[in-house]
Amino acid sequence: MPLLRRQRLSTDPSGHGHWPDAYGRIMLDNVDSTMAEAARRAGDIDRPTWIIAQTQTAARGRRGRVWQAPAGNLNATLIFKPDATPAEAARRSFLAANALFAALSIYVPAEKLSLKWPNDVLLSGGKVAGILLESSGQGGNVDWLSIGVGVNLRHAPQDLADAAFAPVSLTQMGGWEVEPVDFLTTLADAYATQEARLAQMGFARIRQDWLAHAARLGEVITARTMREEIIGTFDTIDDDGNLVLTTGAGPRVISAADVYF
Ligand SMILES: O=C(O)CCCC[C@@H]1SC[C@@H]2NC(=O)N[C@@H]21
Repeated sequence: MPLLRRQRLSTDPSGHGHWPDAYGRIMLDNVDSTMAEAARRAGDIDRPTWIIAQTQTAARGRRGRVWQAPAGNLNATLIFKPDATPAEAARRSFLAANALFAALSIYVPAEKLSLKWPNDVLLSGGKVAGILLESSGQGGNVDWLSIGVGVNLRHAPQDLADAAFAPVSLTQMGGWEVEPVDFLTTLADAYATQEARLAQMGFARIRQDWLAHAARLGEVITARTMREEIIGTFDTIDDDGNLVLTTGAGPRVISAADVYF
């Protein structure tokens, strides 16, 4: 039985075969990457749209890594046109992480979940979900923003290059069975709530919610950038979402790194 209910709608101005359904979702059986599909459709998108695929053949992860995307896991990208500068668009990864935490908490005990900077979700210390942002635009504001979300609902692929945090799945960790399309409904609601919070209360509230679930806050962690390894106490994230560590040589503000503990 197919995992997703496919929509076949008659009006498809993009010519791509699947047009958003009543909930702003495009459902695909198989695609190279929902990020690539979002970029191809960016010109046709006139409202926030989730693209979900049962499988992806060339799914991408952060920092050029490959992401394994088997059927049974959530493979989805939200594309929309925020009225946002590149820095404001980049902060959306924290909204996505908060939304994932809220959505996963519906299905698994919240105390087993935590958020790893910049944008991974851990379940009992293993990686259960990852987030990837891509955008396009020149000048002041981005033209469009894509937020890709991969959640190991059923399978925990073991051949990731970034295996420092062993991938785990909901099924493997607790026998929790969640259909991707059902999870997407929960996640889409949770993400919309985060956007409403951002509009009403600003990024300070998003940051506060993220910090409330942050893994290893106040503890010594290691941040590995392209150039160096920095060891320090995880103090906070700043107003742009940068990692703030206190090291033996003083405070360090880090914009991009992989974190280990
Ligand atoms: O490296 C990470 O942790 C981010 C992984 C993001 C994977 C998702 S799956 C849906 C979307 N399509 C992609 O090609 N990548 C993202």
